Amino acid sequence: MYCNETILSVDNVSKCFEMYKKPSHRLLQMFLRRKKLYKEFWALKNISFSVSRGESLGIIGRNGAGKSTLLQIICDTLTPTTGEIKVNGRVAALLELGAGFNPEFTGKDNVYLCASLYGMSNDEIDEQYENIIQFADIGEFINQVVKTYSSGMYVRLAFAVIAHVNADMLIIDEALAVGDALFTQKCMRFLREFKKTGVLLFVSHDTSAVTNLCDKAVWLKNGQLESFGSAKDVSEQYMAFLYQSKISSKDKEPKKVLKQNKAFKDFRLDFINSTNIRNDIKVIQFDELNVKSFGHDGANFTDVYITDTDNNPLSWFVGGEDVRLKLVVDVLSELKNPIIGFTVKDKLGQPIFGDNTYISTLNHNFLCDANNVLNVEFSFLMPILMNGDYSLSVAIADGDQESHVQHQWINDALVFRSMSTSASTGLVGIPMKDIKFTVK
Ligand SMILES: Nc1ncnc2c1ncn2[C@@H]1O[C@H](COP(=O)(O)OP(=O)(O)OP(=O)(O)O)[C@@H](O)[C@H]1O
Repeated sequence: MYCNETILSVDNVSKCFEMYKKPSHRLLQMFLRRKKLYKEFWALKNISFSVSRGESLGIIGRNGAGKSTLLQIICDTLTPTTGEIKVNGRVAALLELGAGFNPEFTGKDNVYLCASLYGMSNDEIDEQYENIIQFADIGEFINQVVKTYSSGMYVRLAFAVIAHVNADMLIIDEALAVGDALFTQKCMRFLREFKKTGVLLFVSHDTSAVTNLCDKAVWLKNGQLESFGSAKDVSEQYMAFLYQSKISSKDKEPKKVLKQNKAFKDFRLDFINSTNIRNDIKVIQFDELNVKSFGHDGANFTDVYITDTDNNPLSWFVGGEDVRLKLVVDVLSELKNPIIGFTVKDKLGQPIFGDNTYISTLNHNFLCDANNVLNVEFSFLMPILMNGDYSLSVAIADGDQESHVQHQWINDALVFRSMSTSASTGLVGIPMKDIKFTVK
C-alpha cells in the first residue's frame, strides 16, 4: 500500500499580486520604499491540503478562482507570498501548450530536451524514446520542427513525454488535453493506470470529468479553499453553488421570451417560453483590446456581437432563437475579395458550426480600400447547445476558399456558456419544425 506517503503538501499558501497602474511604476517602486505605487490583489488565501501517493485530486472553480496560480506555485514557476509547498518526487505538468519545447527544434530533439528538463539522463530517454513516439503517434512529423505542428500534435507529443518521465505527480489542465477522441481515450486510460501508483492533479471546469477520474477534489472560490474532500461531495457542493447563482442571476433578469419568424418556428415555442425546459445561453462580450489574434493585419475586427431580430444586442439568448451575428471590420489595406467567417467550437476545440461570406458574395465585387468599414450580418436560428462552454472565432481573409491570405483570425471573440434543460441530444440540437407521434 502506498497510501500513507505524502507526495504533495500545501501549507497555508497565499499569493499576492502587485497591480501597478503603469508598467513604469514597477521600476519606480524599487526606488520608492515608503510610498506604495501598487494595489494588492490576493489571488490565493491560506490554502492548505495534502495528497498521498495513489490519490488523484481534481481542482475545480470558476474562471479567476486561482486554479492556475496554485498550479504554477506547485510546479515552482511562481513563488508563494506566504506559506510553503512540499513535493516529494518528480513533477511533470501539461499546463501550457508548448512549454518546455523549442519551436525551432524537431519533435525528436524536443523529446530529449523536455525529458532532460524533467531530470532524465540520455540513457533513460533512449530507453523510453520508442514508447514516447508510439504514444504520440504523429508519424513522420516527429522529424519536423515543432513550429509546424498543429495544436493537436503539440499536445500529443507533450502528453507522450510527460507520460514517460517516471513522474511521481502529474498535473494536467483538461482545457489543454485537446485531441481527437481516440487520443483522449488513450490519455484517459493512461491516467487511470498512472493514478494507481502516482499522484494526479487534474484541473477542470467539468465536474463529471473530475468525479470520473479523481478520488478527491479541491474547490477554489475567489482564491479561498471553499471545500476539500471526496470528489463526489465537492463536485455536488460546487454544482449546487453554480445552480444557486444561476437561479439568482436569472431572478434578476426578466425571463427572455423567445420570438421566432413565421418561416421557421419551433412548434413547441409557446411551451418553451412558459417553462424552464429550454436552452439559456449567456454570452461574454467581445473585448477588442484584449483579444488574441493573428494574421497579416490588412483588416481588424472592431466589433462582434449578437442581436435579436429587432437589432437589440443580446447578452443572453436561447437555443432555437432567431438571431443575427454582426461583425464589423476596419479595412487597413486593399482587399480584392474579402471573405469573412465564423466558427463556434466546444470546450475541446471541436468545430460545432460556422459559415462564411464566400458563396453569398461570389457574384459581387467587394474590392475594398484602406479606411473602408465592412459590416457583415449572419442571420440564423441558434442551434440548441448542450451544457458547457463554447467559443466563437472570427476571421477575415482575402482570396477564395482554397487560396487566401488570412488578415485577422481571432479565437474566442465571443464566449458562450450554455445551461440547457432541453431534451435535444447530439453535438448540437436543432429547433424542431414538427414531431409526429401516433398510437394505433
Ligand atoms: N500575474 C498576475 N498579475 C495580477 N493578477 C493576476 C496574475 N495572474 C493571475 N492574476 C489574477 O489572479 C486571479 C486568479 O487567476 P487564475 O489564472 O489563477 O484563475 P483560474 O482559476 O486559473 O482561472 P481560469 O479558470 O479562467 O483559468 C484572477 O483574478 C487573475 O486575474
